[in-house]
Amino acid sequence: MRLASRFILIVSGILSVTLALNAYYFIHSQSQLLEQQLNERGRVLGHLIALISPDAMLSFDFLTLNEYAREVSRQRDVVYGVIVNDKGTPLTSFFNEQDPRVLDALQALGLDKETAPLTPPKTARLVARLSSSLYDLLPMEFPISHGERPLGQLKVGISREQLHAQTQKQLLIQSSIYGLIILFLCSAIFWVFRYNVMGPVNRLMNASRNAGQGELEEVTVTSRDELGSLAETFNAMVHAIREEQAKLHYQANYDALTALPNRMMAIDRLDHELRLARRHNELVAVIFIDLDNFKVVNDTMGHAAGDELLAMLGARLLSRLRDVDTLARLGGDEFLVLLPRVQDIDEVKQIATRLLEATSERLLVHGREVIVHCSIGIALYPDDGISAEELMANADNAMYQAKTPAHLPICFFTQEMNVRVRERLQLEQDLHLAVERGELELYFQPIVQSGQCQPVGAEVLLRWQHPQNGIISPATFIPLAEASGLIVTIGDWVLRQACSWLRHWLDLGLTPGPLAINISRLQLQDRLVTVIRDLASEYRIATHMLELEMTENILLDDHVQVSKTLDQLQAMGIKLSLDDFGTGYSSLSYLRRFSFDALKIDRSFIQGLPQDQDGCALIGAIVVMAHRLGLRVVAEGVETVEQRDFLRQQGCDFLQGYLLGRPMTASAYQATLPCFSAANE
Ligand SMILES: Nc1nc2c(ncn2[C@@H]2O[C@@H]3COP(=O)(O)O[C@H]4[C@@H](O)[C@H](n5cnc6c(=O)[nH]c(N)nc65)O[C@@H]4COP(=O)(O)O[C@H]3[C@H]2O)c(=O)[nH]1
Repeated sequence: MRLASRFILIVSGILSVTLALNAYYFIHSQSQLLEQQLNERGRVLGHLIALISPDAMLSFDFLTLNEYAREVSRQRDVVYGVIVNDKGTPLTSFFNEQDPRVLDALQALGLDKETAPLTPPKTARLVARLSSSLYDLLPMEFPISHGERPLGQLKVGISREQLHAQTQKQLLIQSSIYGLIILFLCSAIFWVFRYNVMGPVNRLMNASRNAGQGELEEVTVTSRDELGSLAETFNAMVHAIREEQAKLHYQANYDALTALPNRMMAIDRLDHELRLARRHNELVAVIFIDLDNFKVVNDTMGHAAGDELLAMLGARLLSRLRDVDTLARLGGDEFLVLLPRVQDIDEVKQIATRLLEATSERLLVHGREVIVHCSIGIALYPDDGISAEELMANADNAMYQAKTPAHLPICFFTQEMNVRVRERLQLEQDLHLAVERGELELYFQPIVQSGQCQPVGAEVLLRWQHPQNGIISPATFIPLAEASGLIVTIGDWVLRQACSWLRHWLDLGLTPGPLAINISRLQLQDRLVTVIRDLASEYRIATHMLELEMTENILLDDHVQVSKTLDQLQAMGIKLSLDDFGTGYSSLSYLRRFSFDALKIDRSFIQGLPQDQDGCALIGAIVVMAHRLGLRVVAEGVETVEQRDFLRQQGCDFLQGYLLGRPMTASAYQATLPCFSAANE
C-alpha cells in the first residue's frame, strides 16, 4: 500500500474514532438533557394538575377532572393521563389517540376508540398494557391530596419516542456534519501531505530511480525540514557522483601527463569524424607520430625529464594544429593526429611538415637543451581505409616505414606496405618452423689482429635458408624473432651450435680462436648465464673462447638487471663487446656504467675512410677514448686496403670486413684455421 494511502487511512481512522467518540458523547449528553427536560416538563404538569384537581375530586366534578386529564394528555409526548382515587380506581382518563401505539393497545384489548368513556377496569388494563408494551414510556405518578388527606393520584405516561426521534435526527445531522468535517480534514491533510511530503518523496524516488539507471538529476525541495535536508544530501551525492564520473571519464579518455585525449577517445573521435566524412564526402587524415630517440632522454635524464618532454611536445604539436583537429597521446612516445575535412594530400603534407618541424625544434628540459626526432606515418580516408582500425593500422604501418633509414621521416601509406606487412607476418610464421626444419645455419666471419693477416677468432653470423625465398639476412629476420620472442630459442640454438663447432674444431686439433656471438637484448636475463655455463661444461669449452656482442639497445631495458647479468658473465670469464658503436644513442655514460672489454666501430664510420676528414677525426677520437677506458677496439666493415692501413695507423686493435674475410660456412672457416697450439685452448 502506498505511503499516502496508508497515511490517509490512518488519519481518517483517527479522525473518525475521535469524531465518533465526540458524537457519542454529544448525543448521549444531549439525550440525557432532553430526557431531563421531558421529565421536568411532565413533573411540572403533573404537579400543576395534582395541585389544582383536589377540589374537583372532593366535589366529584368529573367533568373538570376529565378536562384536566385531557389537558394533560394534549401535551406533546404524553401518551395518557389518568386520575385515580385513593383506592387506585381511575376516575377519569385520557389517551392520546393520535398515537398509533395507543390504538394498537386498544385493539389488542378488544376496545374501540369510539367506546368512550372507558370504564375504570378497562382504563387500568389499558394503562398496564401501555406501560408493559411501550419500552420508551416514562410512567409518572403525582399524588393529589387535600391538606394531609390523600385523594388519589395523577398518572401520566410520557413517551420518549419523540425524544428518540429527535436524538436520531440529531445523530444524523451530527454524523453528516462530522462526515463532512472528516472529508474536509482528510482532503486538506491529504493535499498538505501530498504537497509537502509526497511531492518531495516522489521527486526523490524518481531521481533515485533515474540515478540507478545512470541519469543523474538534482531534486528541488525548498522546505527546510528533514525532507529538505534529505534532498540536499541527495543533491550533494549527485554532485559528488557527477564529479567522480567526470574524473573517471577524464581518466578513461584523457592522458594524465599531457592532458591530451588518449587512444580510446581518439578512436571515438575518429569514428565520429569518419561518419561525418562519409555523409559529406570529405577526406580525413590519420597521422601517427613516433619519437625516435625518446628512450635515450628517459634513460639518460630520468623519467621526470621524459615526462616533461612529452608534455612540452604535446603542447607544441597542439599549437601547430587547427581547432577542428585532434591530437591524442596513444601511450609511450606515440601521438596520433586526426585531421578532418582536409582538402587534398598537399594540405596534409603541409600540416605533417609543420608537426615534424615542431618536434625537431630545441626543447629546454630540466635546464638542458634536447632535440627529438620523430617518424610520421599518414593514412587517408577513404583511400587507405574506411574504418578507424584500418586507418590507424595503416598509418602505423606507414610510420614503421618512415622509421627505416631508406625512407623520409614523413611517409604516406601505400598498398605495397600492406603487402610487406603480410610478407613479414608470413616470414614470422615460417621462422617458427625454421629451427625445427634445420633451415638456420651459422656463418663465420674472421676477425684479424691489426697488422696481421691470420684470424684470431670469428664473429658468428646467422643465416636462414628459406625454402622459397633463399638465404634471408639476419638484418631481416632477427627483428622479427625479437618481436615474437622467438629470439631466445634461436639464441640458445646459436650458442649451442657455436659451442658444438668449437668442440668439433678443437677435437680436430685446430685453433679456432674465440667466437664472437651476437646476443639480443631480450636474451640478457639471468638464464643466459646458466645456459652458457651449462653449454661450456657440456662441450668442455673454456669460457674465454666465447665473446658476446650486444648493441646499445640493451639500454632500453632495466639497467640493474642488465648490469647484473653482464657482471655474472664477465665473472665467468666471458668477454663482452659493444657492437655497432656510434649508430645508436652514443651516450658515453653507459661505457662507464657497463664494463665492456671491447668496442666495435660500426661500418658506417669506416665506409668513407680515409677521405672523410670528419670520419677520420672521429675514428681517432674513438680509439683514444676506448683505450683510455681500457677497451679493445674492433673496426667492422673493412673493405679496402686504405681503410685497413688507416685503421692500423690509428691504433685499432682488431679488424673485420670483406677485405679480411667474408662471412663463410663452418667448413670454409674450418679450412682457414691453423693447427692446434696448446696455448690457444
Ligand atoms: N657491407 C659490408 N658488410 C660487412 C662487411 N663485413 C661484415 N659485414 C656485415 O656486417 C654485419 C656485421 O654484423 P653485426 O654488426 O653484428 O650485425 C649483425 C647482427 O647484429 C645481427 N645478427 C647476425 N647474426 C646474429 C645472431 O646470431 N644473433 C643475433 N642476435 N643477431 C645476429 O644481424 C646483423 C647483420 O648481420 P649480417 O647480415 O650477417 O651482416 C654482418 C656482416 O655480414 C663489409 O666489409 N662490408
